[in-house]
Amino acid sequence: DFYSATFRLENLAKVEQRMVESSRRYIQQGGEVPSALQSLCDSMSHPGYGAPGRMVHSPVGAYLLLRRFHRDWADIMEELPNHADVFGQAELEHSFPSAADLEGSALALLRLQGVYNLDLRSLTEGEVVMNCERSQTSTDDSERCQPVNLSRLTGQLTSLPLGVSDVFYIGNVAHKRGEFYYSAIWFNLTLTLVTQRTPSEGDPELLQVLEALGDSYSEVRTPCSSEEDLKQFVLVRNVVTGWLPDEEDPVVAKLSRRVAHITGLNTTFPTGDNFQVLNYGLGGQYEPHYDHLDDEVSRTLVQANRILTFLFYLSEVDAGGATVFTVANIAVPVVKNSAVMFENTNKALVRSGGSVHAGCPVLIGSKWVTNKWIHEVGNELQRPCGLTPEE
Ligand SMILES: O=C(O)CCC(=O)C(=O)O
Ligand SMILES: [Fe+2]
Repeated sequence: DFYSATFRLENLAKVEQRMVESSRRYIQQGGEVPSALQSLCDSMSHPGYGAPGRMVHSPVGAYLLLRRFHRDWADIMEELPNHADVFGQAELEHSFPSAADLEGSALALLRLQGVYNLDLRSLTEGEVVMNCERSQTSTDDSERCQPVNLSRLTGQLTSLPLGVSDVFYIGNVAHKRGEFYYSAIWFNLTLTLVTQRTPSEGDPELLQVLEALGDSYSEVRTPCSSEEDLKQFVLVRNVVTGWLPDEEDPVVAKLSRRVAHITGLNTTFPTGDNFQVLNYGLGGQYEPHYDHLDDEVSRTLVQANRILTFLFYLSEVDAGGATVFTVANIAVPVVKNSAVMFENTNKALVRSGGSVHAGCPVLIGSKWVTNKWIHEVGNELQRPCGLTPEE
């Protein structure tokens, strides 16, 4: 693995630097590259990037390097068929960080946050700031201790900021490890970042919640937006549904990989169903239901039952249309470019009573959503049983 020794991270950073340089040369010579590669090259000239070997000495910088390799570079390789010509075979022979590397670096961040009482907001800005110990705080101003900003000690140690999807991912890693105190604060920060952010012109489409989805959304919707496409679909409960396999378009495949990245689960078909796209009709709604299938249905599927649902909101509505969890008593408003994720079972694969949900009728507007259902078979190692049947 990469995260267990700093020298490995330094080497990886150098590999990345060479890949960026090759990309820049290729672009200068008029070569066409995916927009993700172009923006990666641009972000590498960001002053916060610093010297590559040095940057990984910052825990956020190290996490981001692994995230870029595990997610962004992996996507670029998929989208750039002649990548061996661009980067040279030698670079591609290096092994790339795995999901476990990324998770390890997220756990390392969480551990450092706990041990050194690191300020979360600063951490997301790529800065390492130690907050005061509670016992050290004093009501007397002269004695009150000051937070210590370690990134300011050495100018080069600044790192790029974390994106909203990173903050969410790290919350998810904490949750998977049962570190609920930390998962709650990272999830809360995700919500704050999402609601604070006012989209501005030129933003990638999906920046609002899962910025990592880039500008994929409008393209995903295209395959089922024409009259002709819609004819293939079946009308179910005031909603028209269609299926988008990963092979339909590289953008769809990329979205599936993104869901895998965020959930830590395998999303390849048939472990992950194809994306189901829904557009509600007049007064369109979805009655309360479990996504978890009844036993007799799930027994007919090789991939068995659905353990997790990832639901993206692809449009805004003017009024109505919230997804409501009728037992858990939670209403999720339709916010374009946001997503909601929920588990349909516990680890022992027992249906979660709280997962029952419904799509409220759309009052005014057009509601488009797409969901990815992730199944049991193919995720045995990603989501193993807990120590007790209740987990
Ligand atoms: O549209 C919604 O809000 C919910 C959709 C849903 O629950 C489903 O497709 O299973
Ligand atoms: Fe559902």
